[in-house]
Amino acid sequence: MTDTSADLVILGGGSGGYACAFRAAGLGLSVILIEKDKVGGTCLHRGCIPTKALLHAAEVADIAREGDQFGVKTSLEGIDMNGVNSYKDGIVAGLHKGLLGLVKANKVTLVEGEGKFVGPNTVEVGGTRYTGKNVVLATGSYAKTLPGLDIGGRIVTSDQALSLDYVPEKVVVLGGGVIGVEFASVWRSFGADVTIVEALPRLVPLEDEWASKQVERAFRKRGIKFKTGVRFSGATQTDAAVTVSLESGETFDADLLLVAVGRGPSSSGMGYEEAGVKMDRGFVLTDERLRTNLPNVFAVGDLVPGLQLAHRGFQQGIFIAEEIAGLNPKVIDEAGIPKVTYCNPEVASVGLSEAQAKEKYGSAETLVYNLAGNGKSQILKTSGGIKLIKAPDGPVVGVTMVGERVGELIGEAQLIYSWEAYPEDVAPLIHAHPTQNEAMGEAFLALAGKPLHVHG
Ligand SMILES: Cc1cc2nc3c(=O)[nH]c(=O)nc-3n(C[C@H](O)[C@H](O)[C@H](O)COP(=O)(O)OP(=O)(O)OC[C@H]3O[C@@H](n4cnc5c(N)ncnc54)[C@H](O)[C@@H]3O)c2cc1C
Repeated sequence: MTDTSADLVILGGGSGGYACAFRAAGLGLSVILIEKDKVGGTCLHRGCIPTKALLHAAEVADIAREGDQFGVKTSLEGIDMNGVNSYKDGIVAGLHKGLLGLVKANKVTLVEGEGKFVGPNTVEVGGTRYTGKNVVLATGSYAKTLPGLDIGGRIVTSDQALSLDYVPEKVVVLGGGVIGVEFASVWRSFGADVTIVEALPRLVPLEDEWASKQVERAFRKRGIKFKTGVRFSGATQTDAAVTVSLESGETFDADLLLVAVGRGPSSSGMGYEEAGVKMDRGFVLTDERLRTNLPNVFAVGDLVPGLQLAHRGFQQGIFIAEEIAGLNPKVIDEAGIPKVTYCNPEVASVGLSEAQAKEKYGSAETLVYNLAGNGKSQILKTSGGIKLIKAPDGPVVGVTMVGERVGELIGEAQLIYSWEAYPEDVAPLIHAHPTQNEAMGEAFLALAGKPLHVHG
């Protein structure tokens, strides 16, 4: 018989929920993890992993199309979406199997079913009540739409877009944020005619303005069309097409409309409000130690206001487990959470943008290192740059990068940011030559007044 009480009951087995479960189990706590669908949640099944598999397939398509620039005779014969989907689904299935193995190995009790928080320390699933000395609310988020814009047929969110069995010929992407630009990038590489419609004045509007300009320039070169600072007014669909209208009166005909206007908290019908959990527009409010207003009830991940990223969920989940175990973990610095947008080119950042630094410190020192000065980037024929942002007479407070695979370089920037390092502390770090990572070292050399492969 399944245990119905434990040190910890977690409602939701996504990134935040399962990370908390594994760390808590590692600390010797008994854990019940309740999941209505599949352990791994959005990130594994409908988010990070399947999108990155699509992006990799897109990169392979680009390489096949562009082999000539390296003197290699290649051509792209076409995209077999069944093949792409089986590659993507195989990765997801393998990782899911691994996670279920970890649930077992960690002796976490997995309850499969839809749970409702009935408080104060109890979650009910199909008539059975599970009580925990502590409860973690980890029900994540869902893809939002706009009023009057019904999802179905040719109007999809990322959930449906991930399993399309065809490449749309013409697609409109509503929203130029992280999810919108990733799909736009994939479909363009697969040969689609893509238009992004964004209400704010620039693509990737949460990033440094410099990064938006770089992405916009690269997208123009790739033939990805976009309209920024425009307001969507409606969409109508027939069996054959969807027509998207803007408030300006402009219309676009397409095969598909992707609605990528952000994600809302999955909290409706979960019993949170009735149980007295303090909330704001569906998000569960917590203090910096991730405690809700109810004793021994915590919340994690996309359900909590802030960056909606899997690694934030992982870290918060680990934090809660350690907090419950009495280890007094260090509060998570939200600004220190690295962000990566995986379109082509990628955008990666940590800390403050230039505008945020100026707001905080009154002024900011900046340096942009162009990847044209980086040998490996030239070999790979990639372009982009690294922007460093420094507080006046202070440490580096932000790093933003644009370029192919810069997501792989953000780890070092994260360390530098969290160590509150000064350029002269970082400049002596030795980077292997020729690597793309070396560009980070060169950028810091330049900021410290000792430029090498760039003229100061
Ligand atoms: C297209 C897309 C791409 C993304 N790419 C990235 C990326 O590259 N990198 C990154 O860091 N982040 C990415 N994200 C964001 C990332 O997926 C989320 O930040 C992360 O999944 C949040 O984790 P979570 O645990 O809070 O919620 P979720 O992963 O949403 O997990 C919540 C879980 O709770 C379960 N649940 C909900 N209600 C109940 C209930 N009543 N009873 C039982 N179970 C319930 C759900 O089934 C789900 O499994 C992406 C998201 C999308 C949509």
